Order: sequence, then C-alpha cells, then structure tokens
Amino acid sequence: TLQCKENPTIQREPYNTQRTLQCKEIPTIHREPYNTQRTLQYKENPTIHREPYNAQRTLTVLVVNPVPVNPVPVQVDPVPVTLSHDPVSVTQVVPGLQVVLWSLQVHRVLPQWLAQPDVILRDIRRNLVAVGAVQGLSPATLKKLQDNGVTSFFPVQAEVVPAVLECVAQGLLVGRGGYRPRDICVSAPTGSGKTLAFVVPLVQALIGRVVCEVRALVVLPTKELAQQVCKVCALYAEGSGLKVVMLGGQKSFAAEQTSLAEQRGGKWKSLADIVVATPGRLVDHINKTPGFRLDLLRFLVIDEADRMIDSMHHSWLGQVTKAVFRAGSGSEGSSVFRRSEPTHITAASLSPPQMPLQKLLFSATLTMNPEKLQQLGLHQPRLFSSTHSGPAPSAGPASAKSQERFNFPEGLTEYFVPCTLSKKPLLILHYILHMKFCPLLCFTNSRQAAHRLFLLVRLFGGVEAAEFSSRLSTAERKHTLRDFQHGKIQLLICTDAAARGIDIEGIKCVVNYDAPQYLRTYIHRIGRTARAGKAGVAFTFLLDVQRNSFLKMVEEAGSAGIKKHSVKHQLLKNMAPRYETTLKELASAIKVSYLQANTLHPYE
Ligand SMILES: Nc1ncnc2c1ncn2[C@@H]1O[C@H](COP(=O)(O)OP(=O)(O)OP(=O)(O)O)[C@@H](O)[C@H]1O
Repeated sequence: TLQCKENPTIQREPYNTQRTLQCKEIPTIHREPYNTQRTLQYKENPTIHREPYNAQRTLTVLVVNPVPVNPVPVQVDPVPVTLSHDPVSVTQVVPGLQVVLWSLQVHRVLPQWLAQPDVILRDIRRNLVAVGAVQGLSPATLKKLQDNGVTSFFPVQAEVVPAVLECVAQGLLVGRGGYRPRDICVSAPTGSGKTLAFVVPLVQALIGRVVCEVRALVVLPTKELAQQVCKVCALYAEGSGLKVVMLGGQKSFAAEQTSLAEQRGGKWKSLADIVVATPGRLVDHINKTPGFRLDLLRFLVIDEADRMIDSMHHSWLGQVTKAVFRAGSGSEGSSVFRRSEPTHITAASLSPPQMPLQKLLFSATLTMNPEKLQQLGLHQPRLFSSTHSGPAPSAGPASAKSQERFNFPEGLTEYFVPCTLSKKPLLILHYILHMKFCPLLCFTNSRQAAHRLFLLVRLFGGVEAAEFSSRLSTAERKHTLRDFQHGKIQLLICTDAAARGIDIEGIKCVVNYDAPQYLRTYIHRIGRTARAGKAGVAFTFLLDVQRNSFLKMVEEAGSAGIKKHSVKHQLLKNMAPRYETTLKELASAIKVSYLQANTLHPYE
C-alpha cells in the first residue's frame, strides 16, 4: 500500500485541504523483478465542484533495483506531497527494496462545465430563431425588439437570453428552484451578437423595479467599447424608465458623479439602474463618489472577459466585490434583505434570502483555463460555447496555451500575403487603389508604425486615410470612428485600440499590416469584418521569418484555413516611382514633425 498525503497548506479550497490518495498494487510487488515501473491511477470524482481545475492525478511508482522475492507486502509511510504540475519525486529507502522512487503528477482535466458546454451554433444565417419562438420574453421586450428591427435572434442570443431570463423567472432574489442563480460564461465568435444576448434579458429583468438603484453593471476594457454598449443599453431601456449611465471618462469626473446620485432630503438617491463602465473609472467612482452604491447589484456583466481577467492585477473586481458586499451600507438598515459575502451554504446562511450577484462573462476568446477563470469566483458556472473543447490542457502553462482553440466567423475568408518590409506600403496602396478594398481597416503593431504609415499614405495621395491610436485624444478618436462609419474615410490605420469589440457596419476587409503576435489579437482584429453573418476577408502580410510560426498558430487555433494571396511584382511596379518620391518626402515630414514635437514638448 502506498500512501501520499496532500500538503495541507493548499489554500485554494477552503473546506477540504487534505486528502489521502491510497493506491494498492495488485498483485504484490515481488512478482515482477524485471518490470520496475508502474502507473497507478487515482481518479477524482469529476462532480466535485469545489476544485475546478485538477481532477485527476497519477501516482507513478518506480521501483529501483528490487531485491529477490520478499513475500511481505511493502508498507510505505505517508509522505506529504505538494500539488504541482510537474512530477514531484520522493525517494524512500524501504525494507525489502533498495530504493523506491515515486512521483505524483497532476493531470489537468477540464471540469465538466468547461468540457461539456451548451453548444452555440456557428452559422448565424442558417440558425436564426424567430424572437417569438424564444421562451420567457415579455410582450414589452418583443415590441422593443420589433421596433429596433430585430425579428430573429442569432444563435448565441437564442441560447443565452432564455438562460438569463430563467434565472429571474421567480424574481431577482432567487434563481431556478429557489437556488442562487448560476453564473454564465459565453464564448462565441466575433460579431455573433453577444451584446444583445445580455442587454435584452437585463432590461427585461429590471423593468419592473420600483426604486432606482444600480442593479446591473457592465464592465468593458475601453472607452469606445463602453460607449458602444452603453448606446445599445440606452436603446433597449428607452421608454422603460430605467436609467443607463456611462462611466468611461467621456465626460468630466464631476459630471459623471452628478449622473450617478443626488441628495434628496439629506439622503443619497441613485440615478442609475444600469451602469456601463471601464474598470479604472469605475474604481475611481467606487472610492470617490458619495451615494454611488453597488450593494443591490444583481448582475455583473464582464464583456471581453479574457482581457478583463488579464487586467485583474489592477484589482478592479476586488473593489467591485467589496462595494457589493460592503458591511453597514445604507441599504442594510432600510432593506430586509441583508447582504454578506457568500461562504459555505448552510440553513442559516440561506435565511433571510439575500440579493444574489450573478456574473455574466462574454468573449470571442474566453479562456478555457480554469485557473484564470477561478480568479472571478464563479458560482456553479454554466458555459455556452461555439468552440468544441479540445483535449484537456496538459501540465504547464506553455502547453495549455498552445492548445487554445477558438471559432472564427463563418463568413470570413483568411489570406496571408508573403512580402518584404519595403513592399508592405505598396501592397496596402495596391489593395485600396487597384483592388478597391474599401473601407479598409489596417492594423499595425504600434502607434508609431500607424502614424508613419498614415503620413506615407497621405503623402502618396489618392486615398482618404486616417489613423486611430492612443496618439489621438478621446474626442479625435470618436470623430475618426464616426467618419469611418459614415464612409468619409477609406483607409483607417489603427493599433489594437480598435481590435476588440468595435462594431462598424460595412467593413469588408481587414489587413494585418504587421502580423499580430498573439492569437487572440489576430482573432479580434479580423473579427472587425464578417460580422452578423456577413462575408468578409482578412489579409495578413507576412515576412519570410514570420510565416511558419504564424501559420502554425492560426491553424492550431481552429481556423478553417488560411490561403496564400500573392500580388504580382508587375502590379506594384507602376506605383514604384511615385512611392520612391513619397519616401523622400516622408523622411523630411518626419524630421519636421519630430522637431515640432520637441519644440512643443521639449522635456518629453
Ligand atoms: N438578432 C439580430 N438581428 C440583426 N442584427 C443583429 C442581431 N444581433 C446583433 N446584430 C448586429 O450584429 C452586429 C454584431 O453584434 P455584436 O457587436 O453584439 O457582436 P459581438 O458578438 O459582441 O462581437 P465582438 O466579439 O466583436 O464584440 C451588430 O451590428 C448588431 O447590431
């Protein structure tokens, strides 16, 4: 009998910190002096929810140099083993055997909720569902959808809208069957309609509220995205009495404070039901705005969730959670429903009922890494996904990363364009001027590169171009996006500031002028086209040195196939003389702009 004990200092699971794995070899060890390595497997019950990220362990026993037959069974003392991804080796000298080496290796097995999601069909056009056929929608919601021209739901909406509505079918306090509602995670391709999948049920759930309090909070990574989602919320809340407030720094801090709460009769009253915010601004208001309370928050929507998890080092979620379960907050005195941070479920903890906080996560590239998702403290999560999970990520972060697979929009065609550094500007001009790919969204890897390319295209002439990056002020960025949307700009040269979530109708072509370094970046960039079931093309310019690794990355990620698109040298040749002149003009333009920048900001 071999026994190993887990190190009791493992903190991740509050109520079960030590286990004993017992493995018995059958028959006893002395039968095989020539076969010195065996694998014993101990499988954990996969239904155990307390431990979402590792459900299977392998104990490998290596018996070195066994002595001849010894009929007495070998008893090995329990040895504490710290759980880790790498095999942990322990050496013991055991009577009857010279040395026993054994190791405990953790095999990461995806928990059931991640391995077997509710499937979202990918093909939007062929899987539209008439809104009237979707369960749980109120007549007011149906009317609103009709007014906004939505007659059918996209697959993600047809799955997620009823699932959220089911959680509030018995009111905001309890979910289905009287239980705390499960958190919901949604992984569906770019442009598949995730925004309406949460806006519609949120508005319907809150429409009957009596007192105005912040009950829904939507957090997004950038101002532009927050503004876009805020617009959709406002559109669906219009006429319902629900108030939607945006906190993203578009207005001054004081103006945002005024829109959140006001003092009446010596008491603070909320002026917002739904708040759409960027994390930084949100935390500022939590800490500095009197009357801004989250202690009745019912829904926390985290859009672009994988990116928001990456920004967790700023601890915005911790601040939100603190505000949600703030002890001694105003509502505690006035409400019969006290609120405390959920811990173990006991009969006492369920009475009186308290307002549950339900988290809804959305992304086109939602991480399937349970350890990352763990940071969000999800409650019995339910996953809706259009991606079929691959094999469980094996040990170690590197291998887990390389196996990530995502779904690409159905109508997207991907190409790579072999090129050299000097040919890239000519190629982009060729795409616009000769191939008439307009409007064209072009991504570079830095704001300097975007600016240089913008100057070059402008000097070359014949193309209405603009740049979009952090070089521009918020107002300039807003105007640029609007002009692009209205067709006044043919070529928008941008950084990854425009890669996520931005929804501009009519973009038929995306060009990765600089190949993206990360798969997620690629997926979000190319996802600016082929939205809402429409067709679109994406080109990626690849230098020879980038080619193999990039193509491997894209293929492994689940791309339907990336084709080669070569542009004949002859086609670019005609533009070459003008291009040479432009390059010279560009050199002096950059010099001038550098000198100007240094005169204006001599210390930068
Ligand atoms: N049921 C529908 N009928 C018609 N158009 C819709 C419907 N649902 C969404 N759309 C449109 O589809 C487009 C894409 O939707 P949305 O921006 O919500 O996609 P997304 O999944 O959030 O994309 P991303 O991952 O890039 O953020 C929007 O222009 C939206 O108005």
